[in-house]
Amino acid sequence: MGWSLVVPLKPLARAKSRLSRAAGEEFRPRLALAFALDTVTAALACANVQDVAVVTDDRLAAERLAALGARIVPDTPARGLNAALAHGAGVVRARRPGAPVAALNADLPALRPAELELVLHSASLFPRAFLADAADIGTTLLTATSGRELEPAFGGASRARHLASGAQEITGPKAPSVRRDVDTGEDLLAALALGVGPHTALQAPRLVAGAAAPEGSKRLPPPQVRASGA
Ligand SMILES: Nc1nc2c(ncn2[C@@H]2O[C@H](COP(=O)(O)OP(=O)(O)OP(=O)(O)O)[C@@H](O)[C@H]2O)c(=O)[nH]1
Ligand SMILES: C=C(OP(=O)(O)O)C(=O)O
Repeated sequence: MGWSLVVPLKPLARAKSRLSRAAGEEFRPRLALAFALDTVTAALACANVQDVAVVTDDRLAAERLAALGARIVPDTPARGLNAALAHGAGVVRARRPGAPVAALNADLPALRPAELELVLHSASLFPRAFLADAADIGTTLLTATSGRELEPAFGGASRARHLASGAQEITGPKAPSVRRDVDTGEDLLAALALGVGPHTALQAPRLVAGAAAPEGSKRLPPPQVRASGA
């Protein structure tokens, strides 16, 4: 099955606000862009992904993500994440009616194509399905096969909302990199331990691990860069 992925991305100046403490205001936007570049690079390398549409109004991110091969869809101003996802899925299906679509967060810097492939394969067995985030509270991926609307209910405790909406939770494949979203400094340390993509690896050593080490002196460990395509 050739999935069309819809990746939402806030304007970088506002993105990943919960990383302010760990990253500082100078690096937070750079880090948000690095996460998105690594997420989309891995998604485009996934064998059962046909294309990736990024819903964003950020000019720099749009330019860099388009250069990777993503399609850029302008956001629906001020209507929020779920409106952006529904709009992106609509644009995808206007071009490819009946396409299986998946919403994938842009904050998965450790994403591995082979793990995403397994999750999407499992999801293809259900009309709608989702993967919970590493904390088992939110959602990193929501899918809808041909003929079904995505009906996104992301934000905060979205795992329970997606379950209540009738979507099937994907629990079979071991896919820690697809579940490892990064909202805080501690999440970033966990992603670095899994091994991040090259864009995040370049940025991470510049950061002081403020959130993970409140006393403020400890630097983040050297990042492990995952081998491309692994
Ligand atoms: N296009 C678009 N994407 C959004 C919007 N709000 C959130 N996102 C994206 O949705 C995904 C999940 O959101 P969060 O994990 O909360 O990321 P965030 O909003 O940058 O982080 P915080 O500022 O810390 O809440 C990320 O890829 C965000 O960039 C929106 O209004 N429009
Ligand atoms: C967007 C979500 O949550 P968070 O903002 O905590 O990443 C979600 O998991 O639905």
